Amino acid sequence: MSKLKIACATVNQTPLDWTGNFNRIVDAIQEARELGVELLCFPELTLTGYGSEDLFLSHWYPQKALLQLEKLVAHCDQITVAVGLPIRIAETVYNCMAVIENGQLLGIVAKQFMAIDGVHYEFRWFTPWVAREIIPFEFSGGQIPLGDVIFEKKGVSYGFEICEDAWRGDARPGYRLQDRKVDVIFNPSASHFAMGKSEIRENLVKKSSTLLNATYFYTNLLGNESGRMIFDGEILAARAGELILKNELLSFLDYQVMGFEFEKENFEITPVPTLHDKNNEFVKATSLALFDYLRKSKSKGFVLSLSGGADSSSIAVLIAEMVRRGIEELGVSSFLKKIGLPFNPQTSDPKTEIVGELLTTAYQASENSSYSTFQSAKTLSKSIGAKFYNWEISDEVKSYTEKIETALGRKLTWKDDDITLQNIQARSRSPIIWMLANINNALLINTSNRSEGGVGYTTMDGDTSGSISPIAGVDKFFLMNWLKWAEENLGYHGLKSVNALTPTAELRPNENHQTDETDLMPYAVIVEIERLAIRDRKSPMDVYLILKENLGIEDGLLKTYIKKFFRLWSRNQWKRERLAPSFHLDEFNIDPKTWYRFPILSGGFEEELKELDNF
Ligand SMILES: Nc1ncnc2c1ncn2[C@@H]1O[C@H](COP(=O)(O)OP(=O)(O)OC[C@H]2O[C@@H]([n+]3cccc(C(=O)O)c3)[C@H](O)[C@@H]2O)[C@@H](O)[C@H]1O
Ligand SMILES: Nc1ncnc2c1ncn2[C@@H]1O[C@H](COP(=O)(O)OP(=O)(O)OP(=O)(O)O)[C@@H](O)[C@H]1O
Ligand SMILES: NC(=O)CC[C@H](N)C(=O)O
Repeated sequence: MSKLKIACATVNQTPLDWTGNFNRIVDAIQEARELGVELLCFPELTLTGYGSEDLFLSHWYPQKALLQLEKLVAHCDQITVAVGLPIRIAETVYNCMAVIENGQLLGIVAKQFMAIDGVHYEFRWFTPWVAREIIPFEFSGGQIPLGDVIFEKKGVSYGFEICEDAWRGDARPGYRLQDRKVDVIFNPSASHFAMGKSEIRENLVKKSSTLLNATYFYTNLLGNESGRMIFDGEILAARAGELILKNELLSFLDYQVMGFEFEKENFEITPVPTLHDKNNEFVKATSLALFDYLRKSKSKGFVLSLSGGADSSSIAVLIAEMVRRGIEELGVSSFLKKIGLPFNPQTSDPKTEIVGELLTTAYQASENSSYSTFQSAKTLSKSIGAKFYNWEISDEVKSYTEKIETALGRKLTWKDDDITLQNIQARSRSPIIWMLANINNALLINTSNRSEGGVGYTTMDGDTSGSISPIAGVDKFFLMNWLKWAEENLGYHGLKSVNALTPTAELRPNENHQTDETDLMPYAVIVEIERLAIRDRKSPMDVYLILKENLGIEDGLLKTYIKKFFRLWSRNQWKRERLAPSFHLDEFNIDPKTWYRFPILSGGFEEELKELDNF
C-alpha cells in the first residue's frame, strides 16, 4: 500500500494584502515541499483572508482572488495544494476551496453551510452550495468541476468539509463523503478564537474521525487578521477517535506546516497529549492579537493611562508578554523587523529594553487619587521596563469646573453634581494622553472590560478614549483572577501591589470610600447575570429564577441587582456602540459589531422588571 505525506498549513493573512498573502502561501508550499509533503491543505479563504467583510460583495474582489489563484497554480509543481477563496458566479458568491495539482487546477469545492452564530455573518456575503451538485466552471481557458467534488491522489481519496459544514450534526456533508468512501476529510477553517474553544474542536475532530470513518484533518487561520477576531492557527488530525496531530497554537510566525505520512492501513496511532488552561490561552491570544494589531496598523507602540488598578495593569502585562513571547519565538531581530522598530537592544535584557521602546505609561493623579494606586502603577511600570510619567490633572479639572461655575452662576457640589464631578476627572485625563499617542504615533489603549461595558460604568470620551480595547471581551472577575495567576505563573512580581487593591474609580473624595462593587454590585454577580441575560438570552424573570436557585443571595437584593443590570444595560447601549475595536476572547462578547446587537433606544425592560418586582 503506497504512502502519502499529508500536511496542513496555517497562515496569518490580512485582507487586501494581496502580495503578502500570496507570498506567505508560496513560502508555506515551499516549506511543505522541502518536508516531502505531497498533499497540503490551507485554511478557509486563505487567498483573501476571512475578514474581508463587504469586499466579498463586490465584483472586483473575488475576480482578483481568482487571478491570484491562477498565479498560484504555477507554484504548485510536484505537490497538491488546497487553498481557500471566494468565487463569484453571476450574482452569487461562494466560499470555496480550490485544489491544484502539479500546475493544474483539478476542481473547486463550495461550502454548504454558512456560519451565522456569534461573530459570524456569512449569509451577508455567501450563498450555501447545494449538496451533490457539481457544475462546470471556466478557468484559464478550460473547464473544471465546481461544487460537491471529491478527489484522489495515489489511491487515497479525499474530500472537504469547510469549517461550519462540520458543525451541523446530521446534515453535515461528511456523511455523504463517508458514503463516497473517502479515506481523508479535510476541514479548512476560519474558526474564531475563544477561551476553551480548542478543546471543543479537538472533540469535534476526534468524533468526526470515528463517525465518518476517515482520517480527519483540521486547519485554522492564524492571528488577528483584520481587527477583532483572533484565529489560533490550530492544526489537528484524528484517526479512529484519537488525536494524532496538534501544533503549538497562537504562533507569532507567518505560517506553520505540519503533517505526517498517511497510510490507509497499518497505521500506527500515537495519541498526542493536550493541555487546556484558560489563563494561558488568554495571554497567548491577546498578546498575539496586540502584536498583529500593532504591525498591521503600522503603529509605533502603545500608550496606556496606568492607574495601578486591575484593568490598566493587566494591559501593561499583556504588552510585556507580547514582547516576551514574540522574541522567544521569532528572535529579537526578526521581532523588531516585523513591527518595524529600528532599534538595537544594548543590554542582556532585550525584553525590558523593547518594552521601554514600545510602551509608554502615565499615572495621572486627581485630588482623589491615592498613594497606593500611584505606587502600584509606578512599581509595575518600572518592573516591566515601560516608560513611566506621572503628572497631576487637578489644574485642568479646576479650570473646567470654574469655567462652568462662572457660566452657570453657581458652585458645583458633590451633593448635586456627583456624576459631573466624577466625569470631568476621567475626561481631563483624555486630551493629554491622546497627545502622547499622537507624538509617539502609537495606539492609545482603552482599558474597558466586559463587566464595565455591560453596565456602562465608564465615562464617555474619558476613560473610554482609545484606539483599541484589548480586554473588553472578558469580565472583571476573570481579569482579577488572571492577574493573580500572572503574578505567580508568569513571574510578574510587580503585580503584587495591584493584586492587593480593591477595584475603585477613585473619582469621589476619599472619605466616600468609593469602590466599583458598592457603586454597582459584586463583580461575581455581574458575571452570572451577564452570562444568563446576554450569552443565554434569558428574560429578567428567567435570570432571577435561575440565580435564586444558584447564588444564595437574599431575594430582595438579588432582584435589585438584576433590575440594576437590565436598566444600566439598556441605558448604555450607545456607549458600547462607541467603544474602540475589541478582541473576541470568550464564549460571548457585548460588542454590537460582532456578537450582540441591541437597540440603542428601547423601553429598557420596564414591563419585565415590574413583573419581576411583583413576583
Ligand atoms: N441613548 C443615549 N444615546 C446617546 N447618548 C446618551 C444616551 N443616553 C444618555 N446619553 C448621554 O450620556 C451621558 C452620560 O454618560 P457619561 O457622561 O459617560 O456618564 P454616566 O454614564 O452618567 O456616568 C459615568 C459612570 O461611570 C463611572 N466611571 C466613570 C469613569 C471611570 C470609572 C472607573 O471605573 O474607573 C467609572 C462613574 O462613577 C459613573 O457612574 C449623558 O450626559 C448624555 O449625554
Ligand atoms: N490615576 C490614574 N492615572 C492614570 N490613569 C487612570 C487613573 N485613574 C483612572 N485611570 C484610567 O481610567 C481607567 C478606568 O479606571 P478603572 O478604575 O475602571 O480601571 P483600573 O483602575 O485600571 O482598574 P480598577 O477598576 O480595578 O481600579 C484606568 O484603567 C486608567 O486607564
Ligand atoms: N468559519 C466558520 O465557518 C466558523 C464555523 C464555526 N462556528 C467555528 O467557529 O468554528
